Amino acid sequence: MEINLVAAAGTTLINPSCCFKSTFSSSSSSSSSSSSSSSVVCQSSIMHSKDQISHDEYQKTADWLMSQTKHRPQVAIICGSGLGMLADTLKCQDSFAYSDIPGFPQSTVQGHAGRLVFGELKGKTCVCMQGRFHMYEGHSLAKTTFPVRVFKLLGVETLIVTNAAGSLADGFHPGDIMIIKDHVNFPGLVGLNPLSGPNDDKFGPRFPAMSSCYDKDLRCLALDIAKQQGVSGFMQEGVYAMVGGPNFESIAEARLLHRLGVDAVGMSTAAEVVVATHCGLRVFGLSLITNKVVKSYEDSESVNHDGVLEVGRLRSLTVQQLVTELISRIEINNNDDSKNAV
Ligand SMILES: O=P(O)(O)O[C@@H]1C[C@H](O)[C@@H](CO)O1
Ligand SMILES: Nc1nc2[nH]cnc2c(=O)[nH]1
Repeated sequence: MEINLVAAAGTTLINPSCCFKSTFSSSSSSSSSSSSSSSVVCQSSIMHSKDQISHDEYQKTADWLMSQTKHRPQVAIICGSGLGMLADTLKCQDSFAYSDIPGFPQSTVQGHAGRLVFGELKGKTCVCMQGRFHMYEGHSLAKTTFPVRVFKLLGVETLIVTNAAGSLADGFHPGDIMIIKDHVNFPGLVGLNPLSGPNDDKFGPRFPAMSSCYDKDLRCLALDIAKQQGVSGFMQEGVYAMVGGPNFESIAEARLLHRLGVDAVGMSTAAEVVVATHCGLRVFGLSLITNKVVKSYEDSESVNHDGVLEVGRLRSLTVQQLVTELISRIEINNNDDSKNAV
């Protein structure tokens, strides 16, 4: 039977090559042979021009924050599900609800308070996100990673990312803390990447390397600190995979991830780290293992968000002590990007 590829008048024609036509602004339009007919709707477009955020928009948010606080942070922390208490330890705080910050997205997930907190921690000036943004909330990846570029413009040099994750590695247990040594950015592998679209050369190169995006010295330092704090018994190091969510994994998906060498899986972080690495931030990441990902059809357990938050509460002090000591020992270069706008 012959399949008629030409849709009847008024119906949708799916044309993968039109992605880039609709993605990029007119200044970067290609000489694609795709139809420019207004009746053609590009359903396969994976990034829309409305998702693009201009340098000015990041700068406006950074300028607004700098007009509201005297703090000029060197370190930024993104708190994962149930780990927002890290922000409470900052001294001399200035804090802002996301809803009050021009250009900032809103947090919609339980366990993500939606506040940006500036303050001092062990002699370092920090900014802490109590709540992050996820793809599954409906944000574009450019929006989920929006704060990272704002941090760069504020002069931040080091980004600490934390998350709640399910474990696939056989030796991992709920309550373990995994230092992230690498990631698999599943959305990125299929073209859902916050760096898609015209490159902003002011932030970084078109083709950034990701082979050393989790700083090795910081990883070693964190392992040393864990030893000194007597918590190395539940420290792990491994590979984190970002999936889109919001559902947790099916058993077949869990088995696939395990076979691929993924140690822990979550719904965030990798996109933020891609953007941070692109603009030259040093990154340290950790996953709090909140549950085992079910890999057996015989297993009757199932994961839920309340359980994830509960493990976050139980381990919050340990995570906080580890991160605090790490921050106190981070060396700062004092590249003041907030004065030398990129
Ligand atoms: O923000 P993170 O990555 O810590 O949140 C994880 C993934 C989901 O948002 C949520 C599932 O419980 O926790
Ligand atoms: N995808 C995913 N995210 C999580 N966040 C916390 N636990 C999990 C999990 O098991 N899977």
